Amino acid sequence: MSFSSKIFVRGLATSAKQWSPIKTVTIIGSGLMGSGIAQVAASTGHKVTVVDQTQDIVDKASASIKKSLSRVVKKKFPDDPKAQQTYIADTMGHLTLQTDAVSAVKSADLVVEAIVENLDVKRKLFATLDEAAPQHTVFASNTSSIPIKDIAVATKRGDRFGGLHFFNPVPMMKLVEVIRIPETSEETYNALEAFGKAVGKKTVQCKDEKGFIVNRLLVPYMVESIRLAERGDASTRDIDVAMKLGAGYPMGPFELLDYVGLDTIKFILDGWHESDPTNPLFQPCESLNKLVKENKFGMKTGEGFYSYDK
Ligand SMILES: CC(=O)CC(=O)SCCNC(=O)CCNC(=O)[C@H](O)C(C)(C)COP(=O)(O)OP(=O)(O)OC[C@H]1O[C@@H](n2cnc3c(N)ncnc32)[C@H](O)[C@@H]1OP(=O)(O)O
Ligand SMILES: NC(=O)C1=CN([C@@H]2O[C@H](COP(=O)(O)OP(=O)(O)OC[C@H]3O[C@@H](n4cnc5c(N)ncnc54)[C@H](O)[C@@H]3O)[C@@H](O)[C@H]2O)C=CC1
Repeated sequence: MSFSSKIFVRGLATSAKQWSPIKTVTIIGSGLMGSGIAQVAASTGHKVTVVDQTQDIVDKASASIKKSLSRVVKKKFPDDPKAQQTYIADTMGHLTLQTDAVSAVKSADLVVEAIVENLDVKRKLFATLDEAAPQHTVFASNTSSIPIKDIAVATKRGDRFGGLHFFNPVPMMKLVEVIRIPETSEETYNALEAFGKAVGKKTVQCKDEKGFIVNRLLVPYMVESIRLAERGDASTRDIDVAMKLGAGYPMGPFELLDYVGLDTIKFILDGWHESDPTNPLFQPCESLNKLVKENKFGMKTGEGFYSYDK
């Protein structure tokens, strides 16, 4: 990988300059995570193209980014409506939303994939993008649970491949896990880390192991909470109250399950169970399976462990 010039990306959101070789970013998938990553990348001065499957989906993503920005600016410029409008317009001005992934990667320095948590679908996408993207383009997956090396094999650019794992809601959560596989070059790793910092996040490094750091601890905790409720030891409401007031967590486990998406949690648990079937932490979870079967994915569908106004 080589970049013609080193540039500084000035964070609209931060006053400090953070050096990064990445200036043009394509995000594939404009759901919860893709739209959040696009927002923070655009608001820190990157040129961002966001891709999803239909115009209707990208229109919804655009509306959700604007809504999130309007919340950000209220905090950032509390008494300055003009600065609020300028910030939103500047950020939206850095964003293009479209449905064609192939044309979207033609001039990308970095492609971040944030589509459904399914290995076959991710591999198919990356194989197509590998043919279309320039030589220097770095690929990264935002997967929650799939080994990066298993996705990277679909491409011929293992040296320019890594993991960039953001957290939900991206504009608020200050962490990015940066994952390298044995093939990842030093230059690629440094570029991914620099990008994480340039979008205003603290980066941590982790091996390409199940769930990296956060999900390896958080997902078993959430699933154990479901099992605790299934045994009738306590109600979902009381478990949530207990973990917020007794452990200082900002959300209880059931609130967080609904917030992350029960479909995503099931994809994670099923994948881990398949690759490590005897691990008691990864055993299938009846209530989770039932809700997903009923298309109750949590906040995004209006119902999960709790009900929400859509
Ligand atoms: C599955 C994976 O692979 C990995 C994961 O992501 S795991 C999930 C990790 N995430 C978490 O654990 C989230 C835990 N929850 C929290 O940290 C907090 O509850 C939270 C930051 C989400 C919300 O904060 P809160 O104080 O509890 O609630 P809330 O009143 O809704 O928000 C406070 C402010 O935060 C900001 N905010 C919250 N969500 C926002 C968003 N999506 N965009 C922009 N601003 C937002 C707003 O300024 C908001 O104020 P307004 O409501 O006046 O706009
Ligand atoms: N939900 C969460 O809290 C977190 C999720 N992740 C990971 O991020 C990824 C995305 O998750 P979410 O944003 O929650 O999912 P989501 O369901 O909100 O969004 C996924 C989007 O990808 C689109 N998509 C699917 N296949 C596509 C394709 N071939 N081309 C273009 N777009 C496609 C869908 O239309 C959808 O809009 C997953 O790998 C997930 O594990 C990572 C961190 C946190």
